[in-house]
Amino acid sequence: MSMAAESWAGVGSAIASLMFLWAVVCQYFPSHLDIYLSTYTSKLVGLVYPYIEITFAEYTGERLKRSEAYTAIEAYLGASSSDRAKRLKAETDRDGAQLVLSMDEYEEVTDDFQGVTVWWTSSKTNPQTRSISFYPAPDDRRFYRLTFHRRHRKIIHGSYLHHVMEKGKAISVSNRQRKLYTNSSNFDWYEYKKMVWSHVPFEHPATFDTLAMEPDKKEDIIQDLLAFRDSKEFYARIGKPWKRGYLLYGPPGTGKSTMIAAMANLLDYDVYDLELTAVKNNTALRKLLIETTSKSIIVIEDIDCSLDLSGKRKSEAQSEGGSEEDQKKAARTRLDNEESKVTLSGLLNFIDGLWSACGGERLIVFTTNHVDKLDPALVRRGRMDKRIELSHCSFEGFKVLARNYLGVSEHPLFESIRTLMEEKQITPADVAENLMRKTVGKDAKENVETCLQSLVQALKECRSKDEVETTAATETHEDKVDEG
Ligand SMILES: Nc1ncnc2c1ncn2[C@@H]1O[C@H](COP(=O)(O)OP(=O)(O)OP(=O)(O)O)[C@@H](O)[C@H]1O
Ligand SMILES: [Mg+2]
Repeated sequence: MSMAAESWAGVGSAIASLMFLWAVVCQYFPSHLDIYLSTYTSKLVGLVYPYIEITFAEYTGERLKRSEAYTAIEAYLGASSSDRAKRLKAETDRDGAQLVLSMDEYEEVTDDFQGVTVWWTSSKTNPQTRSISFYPAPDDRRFYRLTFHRRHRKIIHGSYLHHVMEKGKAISVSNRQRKLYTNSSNFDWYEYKKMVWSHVPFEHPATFDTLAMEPDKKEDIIQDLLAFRDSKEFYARIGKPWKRGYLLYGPPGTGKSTMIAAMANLLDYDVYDLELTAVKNNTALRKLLIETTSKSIIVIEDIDCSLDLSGKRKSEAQSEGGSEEDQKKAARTRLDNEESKVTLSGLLNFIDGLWSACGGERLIVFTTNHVDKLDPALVRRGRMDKRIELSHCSFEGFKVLARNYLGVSEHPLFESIRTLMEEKQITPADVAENLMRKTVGKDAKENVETCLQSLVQALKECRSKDEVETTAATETHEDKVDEG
């Protein structure tokens, strides 16, 4: 605090001591006098002490839930005071993954906002009376205290506190360890409740830079994702929940899962990997949805294998004919399916039903190897806003992989690789496998040569595009004959 403020603080503490004395004296006064005395004492303090103090306790309520305001202030002061405070304390976050800096107890820092100076102190009290509780109670009750001159009351209430909250929350989000969730239930001893999702730190290193893809297509996807992230007001204006559906399709090994990781790293989102076959029924699916947080990607991989979503469900198809016994059996199966399985309508509700709007800022990503097998209702525009085909490796894609894996952007073998890639079909996963360093002890140049030679050989052994097309046409014809 400044000199003036310090002397005021001195006056304040002198008055506080007087008040304490007063309280002791008051014990011997009749109770109706007591009320008069404390009212006049507060008024007196207000006249001589021009500072206002606001306290933010760490825990509020009976349930000992950590206060959001305290957490935001902690993050705000941790970031803004790290170069001003003389004593900081470092703690690991809940996952033990990284260190979080905050102001140490009984430390004080100043903050300037629009020409106004305020003082923040951190402190703690030790509760004398202990109640017996099932939940572990923290020994010390920590709190932050904000002190400012009363002539700045308007600016502090009107904008400073909002500024601290917003900035603190943003810092917490960027500092947080992102998580990869999976739907296997778990008991959280910290929050003391059953969790429908379990999680591990999300550490996939894929980025759009490391993704082999046509540059234009890649740029289009990046722009689409960034536009989504910054469109909170737009979605509110048009009256749509702030979410977007992506369908990634293509053969195995073309980078669908890798792209999801790149999306999460680009947007700084958590990932919820939803294993649909492990979900008991539609109600459980809805519960899972409600428990997801915003700034996240909900992923359902291999959607064609997760559910029988190819047109009519089996029980519906069966019920259309056959003997009475067959019909009864079909009805029983249908009932069973509806009670114990996730249905197509349950999944559609999950994507864009009323519940899907809770939380906001979420991407829903489906992946499949067989886009043609999916029910049209599931992938129609509006549900799946963007369809992205990931296909075999192009020469441009190969160049990205060569740069990342081998650190080269040109080589005499590139020309023959280009020619081979124009006629042969190879997945990025196969290209990547050939470019992995296989030789220990050899120098980098030799390694590049070995890897590229091995890729040329692999390409020569691959099927040509014409051959693949002819086989696909024959298979489609045979399928039609079988159905007929
Ligand atoms: N487009 C790509 N860019 C960079 N690496 C890729 C790409 N596609 C595949 N890979 C590499 O191949 C491996 C397999 O890719 P990935 O798991 O993303 O394929 P997928 O399309 O999800 O396959 P599946 O359909 O079998 O799930 C990855 O570990 C990655 O290293
Ligand atoms: Mg995959």
